Amino acid sequence: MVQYGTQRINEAGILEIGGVDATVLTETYGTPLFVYDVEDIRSRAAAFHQAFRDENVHYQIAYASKAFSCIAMLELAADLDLSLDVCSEGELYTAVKAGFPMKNIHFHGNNKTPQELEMAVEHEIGCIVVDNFTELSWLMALTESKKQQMDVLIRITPGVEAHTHEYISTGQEDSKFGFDLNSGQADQAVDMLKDHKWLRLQGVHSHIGSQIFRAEGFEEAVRAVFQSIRKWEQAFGFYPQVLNVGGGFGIRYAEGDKPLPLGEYITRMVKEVKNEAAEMNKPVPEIWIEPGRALVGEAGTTIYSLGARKDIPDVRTYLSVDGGMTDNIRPALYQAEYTALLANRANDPAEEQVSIAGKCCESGDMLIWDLELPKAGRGDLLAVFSTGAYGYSMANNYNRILRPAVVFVENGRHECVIRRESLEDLVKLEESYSLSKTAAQTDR
Ligand SMILES: Cc1ncc(COP(=O)(O)O)c(C=O)c1O
Ligand SMILES: N[C@@H](CCCC[NH3+])C(=O)O
Repeated sequence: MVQYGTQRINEAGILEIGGVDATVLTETYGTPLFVYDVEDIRSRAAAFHQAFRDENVHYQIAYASKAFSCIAMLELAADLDLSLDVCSEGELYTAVKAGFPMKNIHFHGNNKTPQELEMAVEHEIGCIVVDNFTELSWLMALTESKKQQMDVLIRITPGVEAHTHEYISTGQEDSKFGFDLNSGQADQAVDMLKDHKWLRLQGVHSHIGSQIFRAEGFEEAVRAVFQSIRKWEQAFGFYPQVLNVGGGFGIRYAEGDKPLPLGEYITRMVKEVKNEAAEMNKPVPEIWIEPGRALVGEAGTTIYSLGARKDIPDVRTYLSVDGGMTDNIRPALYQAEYTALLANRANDPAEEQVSIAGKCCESGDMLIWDLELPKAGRGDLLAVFSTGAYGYSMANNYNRILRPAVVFVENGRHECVIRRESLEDLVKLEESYSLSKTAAQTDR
């Protein structure tokens, strides 16, 4: 078994996370259950901090809250000296509720609404990462009308291929995100912003994609951005105070995944920035990164109860769990691969090959193909690893399935940070309709 974070198999052959027995967790909170290993998140944040400190540069590590956002997570992020990347009013609202320092928040998105921009300006967040000309003109008008200043970065697409799934690749020219470099749009945006009265252009942002294993992509992006910086320096006298290279640092999902140690991505990327700045005879800008998956992905485990079994002789055995694409859409969306084991019989030897199906009415609702397991069925618990990023945050109610609970574990303690959805929650949004119907009936 690949070991994640603080996980271990105890003397009874049961999976423990953060010193807590998986069966205790499922008896207390039910299944499916997201379990987050807090110590693992702490050590990942520490690895990023250490790498920057070793390079002796100014930096910010902004947790990309799209990976997993809830009040407890954002409190933890603040505690770990992380900044925050939000990309919707909902993510910003969660940060407000968590008491996250507003000055450390960066707002992203290719279609921020006027209301979202207003919310960001009113809360005086750290900066807005401007994505396109529509947003730029709205933001100019908004800050002018409020007579309020706002720091901004411009997001550019550096034209770098990220070597990842095309759905999570964002640095290429043909992308909905950011200002394009080749066509001169980015130059125009810098020109519009450089002496603006209310918008203070602090720097540049680029994000090449997600689940990236090679540091070369980040180095290449830095070189591409600096080519433009040289141009901007000459044309407008603009040199950035901040260079945000985005997130995307890969993690281990399947056996074959070989991410670099987190610090190595940083060291190599920072060295490239230092080289480029030295060539221009300029100071090294403050370097920002935005990891989501790399901070929380491997720290999350989903525990399911096994249910129905279907053996198709000479074809395949399907074992179904009590969740699926409603709590983990990544296999269906990106053909993502996962590993798993029986949490309650973790030392039992593998006896058969099975495929793990979800319970949705979709043939594509499969979590794992061809998994070696002991003979298992009802009463057994399946722990699927590395589900901490884009699992709960992409969860949905397809088939009116309830979203799972989320538990944080650390040093033998466990705490529910998001309760399981209830059947009443499902119809809550329809309350006004049901009430008006009841009222109409009583009027008759
Ligand atoms: C702008 C931006 N920053 C950060 C991230 C976080 O990516 P990851 O979770 O792969 O680190 C994303 C998602 O890909 C993103 O679009
Ligand atoms: N949701 C995606 C990543 C998208 C990241 C945001 N740009 C995933 O699960 O891998």
